[in-house]
Amino acid sequence: MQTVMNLVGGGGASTPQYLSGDKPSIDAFIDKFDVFLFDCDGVLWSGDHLLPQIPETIQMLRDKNKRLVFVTNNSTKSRADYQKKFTSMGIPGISEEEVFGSSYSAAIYISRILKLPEPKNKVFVLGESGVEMELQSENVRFCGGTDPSLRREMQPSDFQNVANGSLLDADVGIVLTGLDYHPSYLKYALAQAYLRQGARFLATNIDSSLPSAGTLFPGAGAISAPLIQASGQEPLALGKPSQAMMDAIEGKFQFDRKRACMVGDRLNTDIEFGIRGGLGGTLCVLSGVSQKEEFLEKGAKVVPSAYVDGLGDLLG
Ligand SMILES: O=C(O)[C@H](O)[C@H](O)COP(=O)(O)O
Ligand SMILES: [Mg+2]
Repeated sequence: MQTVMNLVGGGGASTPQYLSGDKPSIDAFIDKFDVFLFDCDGVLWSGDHLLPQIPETIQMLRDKNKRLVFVTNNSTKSRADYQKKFTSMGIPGISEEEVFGSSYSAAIYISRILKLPEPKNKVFVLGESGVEMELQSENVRFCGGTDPSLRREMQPSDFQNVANGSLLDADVGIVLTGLDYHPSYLKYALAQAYLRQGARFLATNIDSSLPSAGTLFPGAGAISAPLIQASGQEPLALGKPSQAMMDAIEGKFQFDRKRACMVGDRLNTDIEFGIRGGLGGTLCVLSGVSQKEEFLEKGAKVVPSAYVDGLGDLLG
Protein backbone atom coordinates (compact mmCIF):
# COMPACT_ATOMS: atom_id res chain seq x y z
CA MET A 1 0.00 0.00 0.00
CA GLN A 2 1.46 3.40 -1.03
CA THR A 3 2.19 5.47 2.11
CA VAL A 4 0.79 8.98 2.03
CA MET A 5 2.00 11.72 4.34
CA ASN A 6 -0.54 13.28 6.73
CA LEU A 7 -3.79 12.81 4.85
CA VAL A 8 -6.14 15.00 6.86
CA GLY A 9 -9.92 14.55 6.48
CA GLY A 10 -11.78 16.25 3.64
CA GLY A 11 -12.65 19.76 4.62
CA GLY A 12 -9.14 20.02 6.14
CA ALA A 13 -10.12 19.31 9.76
CA SER A 14 -6.90 18.41 11.63
CA THR A 15 -8.86 17.31 14.70
CA PRO A 16 -11.69 15.00 13.76
CA GLN A 17 -15.10 15.94 15.13
CA TYR A 18 -16.72 13.39 17.50
CA LEU A 19 -20.41 13.36 16.57
CA SER A 20 -21.99 10.60 18.69
CA GLY A 21 -24.67 12.04 21.00
CA ASP A 22 -24.37 15.55 19.53
CA LYS A 23 -27.55 15.96 17.42
CA PRO A 24 -26.99 19.57 16.27
CA SER A 25 -23.48 18.68 15.05
CA ILE A 26 -24.76 15.48 13.42
CA ASP A 27 -27.47 17.40 11.52
CA ALA A 28 -25.00 20.08 10.47
CA PHE A 29 -22.59 17.38 9.26
CA ILE A 30 -25.26 15.52 7.26
CA ASP A 31 -26.54 18.78 5.70
CA LYS A 32 -23.08 19.43 4.18
CA PHE A 33 -23.48 16.48 1.81
CA ASP A 34 -25.80 15.33 -1.01
CA VAL A 35 -24.08 11.95 -1.56
CA PHE A 36 -22.89 9.33 0.93
CA LEU A 37 -20.47 6.60 -0.18
CA PHE A 38 -20.94 3.75 2.29
CA ASP A 39 -18.49 1.03 3.11
CA CYS A 40 -20.18 -2.25 4.12
CA ASP A 41 -18.11 -4.70 6.23
CA GLY A 42 -17.60 -3.17 9.68
CA VAL A 43 -20.10 -0.32 9.03
CA LEU A 44 -23.44 -1.92 8.07
CA TRP A 45 -22.70 -5.46 9.20
CA SER A 46 -20.02 -7.74 10.64
CA GLY A 47 -20.31 -10.82 8.44
CA ASP A 48 -23.96 -11.88 8.69
CA HIS A 49 -24.52 -9.85 11.86
CA LEU A 50 -26.38 -6.57 11.16
CA LEU A 51 -25.04 -3.67 13.25
CA PRO A 52 -27.49 -1.58 15.37
CA GLN A 53 -30.07 0.77 13.75
CA ILE A 54 -28.74 0.41 10.22
CA PRO A 55 -32.11 0.21 8.36
CA GLU A 56 -33.39 3.25 10.31
CA THR A 57 -30.24 5.26 9.53
CA ILE A 58 -30.41 4.43 5.82
CA GLN A 59 -34.10 5.41 5.79
CA MET A 60 -33.34 8.70 7.59
CA LEU A 61 -30.81 9.64 4.89
CA ARG A 62 -33.25 8.62 2.17
CA ASP A 63 -35.91 10.84 3.79
CA LYS A 64 -33.39 13.70 3.56
CA ASN A 65 -33.03 12.91 -0.21
CA LYS A 66 -29.42 11.90 0.12
CA ARG A 67 -27.97 9.71 -2.67
CA LEU A 68 -26.38 6.52 -1.36
CA VAL A 69 -23.68 4.39 -3.03
CA PHE A 70 -22.43 1.20 -1.35
CA VAL A 71 -18.70 0.89 -2.03
CA THR A 72 -17.30 -2.39 -0.69
CA ASN A 73 -13.89 -3.97 -1.09
CA ASN A 74 -15.39 -7.38 -0.41
CA SER A 75 -15.03 -9.17 -3.75
CA THR A 76 -16.70 -12.44 -2.72
CA LYS A 77 -20.11 -11.18 -3.83
CA SER A 78 -21.40 -9.52 -6.98
CA ARG A 79 -23.66 -6.45 -7.03
CA ALA A 80 -26.64 -8.78 -7.51
CA ASP A 81 -25.53 -10.85 -4.50
CA TYR A 82 -25.28 -7.69 -2.41
CA GLN A 83 -28.73 -6.56 -3.42
CA LYS A 84 -30.01 -9.89 -2.04
CA LYS A 85 -27.87 -9.54 1.11
CA PHE A 86 -29.31 -6.08 1.82
CA THR A 87 -32.83 -7.44 1.51
CA SER A 88 -32.09 -10.53 3.64
CA MET A 89 -30.49 -8.30 6.31
CA GLY A 90 -33.67 -6.20 6.51
CA ILE A 91 -32.33 -3.17 4.64
CA PRO A 92 -35.06 -2.63 2.03
CA GLY A 93 -35.00 -0.66 -1.20
CA ILE A 94 -31.31 -0.94 -2.09
CA SER A 95 -30.94 -1.47 -5.84
CA GLU A 96 -28.12 -3.37 -7.54
CA GLU A 97 -27.27 -0.09 -9.28
CA GLU A 98 -26.39 1.50 -5.92
CA VAL A 99 -23.68 -1.10 -5.23
CA PHE A 100 -20.10 -0.67 -6.48
CA GLY A 101 -17.79 -3.46 -5.31
CA SER A 102 -14.09 -4.12 -5.87
CA SER A 103 -14.92 -7.13 -8.07
CA TYR A 104 -16.94 -4.84 -10.36
CA SER A 105 -14.16 -2.25 -10.24
CA ALA A 106 -11.66 -4.93 -11.35
CA ALA A 107 -13.96 -6.26 -14.08
CA ILE A 108 -14.51 -2.86 -15.69
CA TYR A 109 -10.79 -2.04 -15.41
CA ILE A 110 -9.97 -5.25 -17.32
CA SER A 111 -12.73 -4.90 -19.96
CA ARG A 112 -12.77 -1.12 -20.52
CA ILE A 113 -9.25 0.12 -19.65
CA LEU A 114 -6.73 -2.72 -19.89
CA LYS A 115 -8.44 -4.27 -22.93
CA LEU A 116 -5.75 -6.89 -23.61
CA PRO A 117 -5.87 -8.28 -27.17
CA GLU A 118 -7.36 -11.70 -27.87
CA PRO A 119 -6.62 -14.45 -27.25
CA LYS A 120 -4.27 -13.79 -24.28
CA ASN A 121 -6.85 -11.79 -22.28
CA LYS A 122 -8.31 -14.54 -20.09
CA VAL A 123 -8.23 -14.08 -16.29
CA PHE A 124 -6.96 -16.66 -13.79
CA VAL A 125 -9.01 -15.97 -10.66
CA LEU A 126 -7.86 -16.53 -7.07
CA GLY A 127 -11.16 -15.60 -5.47
CA GLU A 128 -14.83 -16.41 -5.05
CA SER A 129 -17.95 -16.30 -7.25
CA GLY A 130 -18.43 -12.54 -6.89
CA VAL A 131 -15.34 -11.97 -9.04
CA GLU A 132 -16.49 -14.53 -11.62
CA MET A 133 -19.99 -13.01 -11.90
CA GLU A 134 -18.66 -9.48 -12.41
CA LEU A 135 -16.14 -10.66 -15.03
CA GLN A 136 -19.03 -12.45 -16.76
CA SER A 137 -21.11 -9.24 -16.65
CA GLU A 138 -18.30 -7.58 -18.63
CA ASN A 139 -17.86 -10.57 -21.00
CA VAL A 140 -14.38 -11.27 -19.69
CA ARG A 141 -13.29 -14.93 -19.94
CA PHE A 142 -11.86 -16.50 -16.79
CA CYS A 143 -10.70 -19.76 -15.20
CA GLY A 144 -9.61 -20.88 -11.76
CA GLY A 145 -11.70 -19.27 -9.02
CA THR A 146 -14.46 -21.62 -7.78
CA ASP A 147 -13.40 -24.43 -10.16
CA PRO A 148 -13.83 -27.49 -7.86
CA SER A 149 -10.96 -29.33 -9.59
CA LEU A 150 -8.54 -26.86 -7.97
CA ARG A 151 -9.83 -27.41 -4.43
CA ARG A 152 -7.59 -30.41 -3.79
CA GLU A 153 -4.19 -31.50 -2.47
CA MET A 154 -1.17 -30.92 -4.70
CA GLN A 155 -0.16 -34.23 -6.30
CA PRO A 156 3.47 -35.06 -7.23
CA SER A 157 2.45 -35.12 -10.93
CA ASP A 158 1.08 -31.58 -10.63
CA PHE A 159 4.62 -30.18 -10.34
CA GLN A 160 5.54 -31.68 -13.70
CA ASN A 161 2.27 -30.67 -15.30
CA VAL A 162 2.56 -27.08 -14.16
CA ALA A 163 6.20 -26.98 -15.33
CA ASN A 164 5.45 -28.48 -18.77
CA GLY A 165 2.36 -26.26 -19.14
CA SER A 166 -0.17 -29.06 -19.55
CA LEU A 167 -2.11 -27.72 -16.54
CA LEU A 168 -1.98 -24.16 -17.84
CA ASP A 169 -4.49 -22.32 -20.06
CA ALA A 170 -2.59 -20.65 -22.93
CA ASP A 171 -5.10 -17.78 -23.12
CA VAL A 172 -4.45 -16.52 -19.56
CA GLY A 173 -2.96 -13.01 -19.61
CA ILE A 174 -4.10 -11.76 -16.20
CA VAL A 175 -3.95 -13.11 -12.64
CA LEU A 176 -6.62 -11.52 -10.39
CA THR A 177 -6.66 -12.11 -6.65
CA GLY A 178 -9.44 -11.31 -4.20
CA LEU A 179 -10.74 -12.70 -0.90
CA ASP A 180 -10.64 -16.47 -1.42
CA TYR A 181 -12.03 -18.80 1.27
CA HIS A 182 -10.57 -21.81 -0.62
CA PRO A 183 -6.92 -21.04 -1.38
CA SER A 184 -4.80 -24.06 -2.30
CA TYR A 185 -1.14 -24.71 -3.07
CA LEU A 186 -2.21 -25.78 -6.55
CA LYS A 187 -3.96 -22.44 -7.16
CA TYR A 188 -0.87 -20.53 -6.02
CA ALA A 189 1.36 -22.72 -8.19
CA LEU A 190 -0.79 -22.03 -11.25
CA ALA A 191 -0.97 -18.29 -10.51
CA GLN A 192 2.82 -18.11 -10.10
CA ALA A 193 3.32 -19.99 -13.37
CA TYR A 194 1.09 -17.50 -15.21
CA LEU A 195 2.94 -14.54 -13.69
CA ARG A 196 6.26 -16.11 -14.76
CA GLN A 197 4.84 -16.25 -18.30
CA GLY A 198 4.25 -12.48 -18.10
CA ALA A 199 0.60 -12.31 -17.04
CA ARG A 200 -0.56 -9.01 -15.47
CA PHE A 201 -0.94 -9.14 -11.66
CA LEU A 202 -4.13 -7.48 -10.43
CA ALA A 203 -6.00 -7.57 -7.11
CA THR A 204 -9.57 -6.58 -6.30
CA ASN A 205 -8.25 -5.28 -2.99
CA ILE A 206 -5.46 -5.94 -0.47
CA ASP A 207 -7.15 -5.34 2.88
CA SER A 208 -5.04 -7.27 5.42
CA SER A 209 -8.03 -8.34 7.51
CA LEU A 210 -11.79 -8.94 7.25
CA PRO A 211 -14.12 -7.79 10.05
CA SER A 212 -16.68 -10.53 10.72
CA ALA A 213 -18.61 -11.95 13.69
CA GLY A 214 -17.29 -9.08 15.78
CA THR A 215 -13.61 -9.96 15.26
CA LEU A 216 -11.00 -10.01 12.48
CA PHE A 217 -10.14 -12.73 9.94
CA PRO A 218 -7.53 -12.96 7.16
CA GLY A 219 -8.40 -10.46 4.43
CA ALA A 220 -7.86 -10.39 0.68
CA GLY A 221 -4.36 -9.04 1.27
CA ALA A 222 -3.53 -12.12 3.30
CA ILE A 223 -4.66 -14.24 0.33
CA SER A 224 -2.48 -12.43 -2.22
CA ALA A 225 0.55 -12.18 0.11
CA PRO A 226 1.93 -15.70 -0.61
CA LEU A 227 1.78 -14.96 -4.35
CA ILE A 228 3.51 -11.59 -3.86
CA GLN A 229 6.22 -13.40 -1.88
CA ALA A 230 6.55 -16.25 -4.43
CA SER A 231 6.54 -14.04 -7.53
CA GLY A 232 8.37 -10.99 -6.19
CA GLN A 233 5.68 -8.88 -7.87
CA GLU A 234 3.11 -6.47 -6.41
CA PRO A 235 -0.43 -6.46 -7.80
CA LEU A 236 -2.28 -3.36 -9.01
CA ALA A 237 -5.16 -3.11 -6.51
CA LEU A 238 -8.43 -1.83 -7.93
CA GLY A 239 -10.47 -1.48 -4.74
CA LYS A 240 -10.33 1.32 -2.14
CA PRO A 241 -8.18 3.47 -1.84
CA SER A 242 -7.54 3.15 -5.59
CA GLN A 243 -8.51 6.38 -7.35
CA ALA A 244 -9.28 4.37 -10.49
CA MET A 245 -12.27 3.12 -8.47
CA MET A 246 -13.20 6.67 -7.38
CA ASP A 247 -13.07 7.92 -10.96
CA ALA A 248 -15.26 5.01 -12.08
CA ILE A 249 -17.79 5.75 -9.32
CA GLU A 250 -17.85 9.47 -10.13
CA GLY A 251 -18.22 8.60 -13.81
CA LYS A 252 -21.19 6.35 -13.10
CA PHE A 253 -23.00 8.43 -10.47
CA GLN A 254 -22.04 11.93 -11.59
CA PHE A 255 -21.73 13.95 -8.34
CA ASP A 256 -19.89 16.98 -6.93
CA ARG A 257 -17.03 15.50 -4.90
CA LYS A 258 -17.18 18.45 -2.47
CA ARG A 259 -20.78 17.49 -1.62
CA ALA A 260 -19.88 13.83 -1.06
CA CYS A 261 -18.85 12.01 2.13
CA MET A 262 -17.09 8.63 2.42
CA VAL A 263 -18.24 6.58 5.44
CA GLY A 264 -16.01 3.68 6.50
CA ASP A 265 -14.43 1.66 9.30
CA ARG A 266 -10.90 1.40 7.88
CA LEU A 267 -8.40 4.26 7.67
CA ASN A 268 -6.06 2.88 4.98
CA THR A 269 -8.88 1.97 2.60
CA ASP A 270 -12.11 3.91 3.22
CA ILE A 271 -10.87 7.16 4.77
CA GLU A 272 -7.77 7.37 2.58
CA PHE A 273 -10.05 6.72 -0.44
CA GLY A 274 -12.26 9.69 0.44
CA ILE A 275 -9.39 12.03 1.24
CA ARG A 276 -7.31 11.17 -1.84
CA GLY A 277 -10.50 11.50 -3.87
CA GLY A 278 -10.93 15.10 -2.71
CA LEU A 279 -14.34 14.44 -1.19
CA GLY A 280 -15.94 17.08 1.01
CA GLY A 281 -15.80 14.82 4.06
CA THR A 282 -14.95 11.46 5.59
CA LEU A 283 -16.67 9.77 8.53
CA CYS A 284 -14.95 6.98 10.46
CA VAL A 285 -17.25 4.47 12.15
CA LEU A 286 -15.64 2.66 15.09
CA SER A 287 -17.64 -0.58 14.71
CA GLY A 288 -15.12 -2.35 12.50
CA VAL A 289 -11.35 -2.40 11.92
CA SER A 290 -9.85 0.98 12.90
CA GLN A 291 -9.66 2.32 16.46
CA LYS A 292 -9.86 6.05 17.30
CA GLU A 293 -6.36 6.03 18.82
CA GLU A 294 -4.99 5.41 15.30
CA PHE A 295 -6.19 8.81 14.08
CA LEU A 296 -6.18 10.78 17.34
CA GLU A 297 -2.50 10.09 18.02
CA LYS A 298 -0.03 12.90 17.21
CA GLY A 299 1.31 12.68 13.64
CA ALA A 300 -1.45 10.27 12.57
CA LYS A 301 -1.12 9.60 8.82
CA VAL A 302 -4.80 9.41 7.91
CA VAL A 303 -7.34 11.54 9.81
CA PRO A 304 -11.09 11.55 9.08
CA SER A 305 -13.22 14.72 9.24
CA ALA A 306 -15.43 13.19 11.91
CA TYR A 307 -16.20 9.93 13.70
CA VAL A 308 -18.96 8.05 15.48
CA ASP A 309 -19.05 4.90 17.59
CA GLY A 310 -21.62 3.30 15.33
CA LEU A 311 -23.44 4.35 12.14
CA GLY A 312 -26.73 4.32 14.06
CA ASP A 313 -25.44 7.29 16.06
CA LEU A 314 -26.36 9.47 13.06
CA LEU A 315 -29.96 9.12 14.22
CA GLY A 316 -28.90 11.46 17.05
O1 LIG B 1 -10.48 -8.78 3.05
C1 LIG B 1 -11.35 -8.08 2.50
O2 LIG B 1 -11.66 -8.30 1.32
C2 LIG B 1 -11.93 -6.92 3.28
O3 LIG B 1 -11.71 -7.06 4.59
C3 LIG B 1 -13.38 -6.69 3.06
O4 LIG B 1 -13.60 -6.90 1.86
C4 LIG B 1 -13.74 -5.30 3.43
O5 LIG B 1 -14.96 -4.95 2.86
P1 LIG B 1 -15.51 -3.47 3.04
O6 LIG B 1 -15.22 -3.09 4.46
O7 LIG B 1 -14.76 -2.61 2.08
O8 LIG B 1 -16.97 -3.56 2.75
MG1 LIG C 1 -15.17 -1.96 6.07
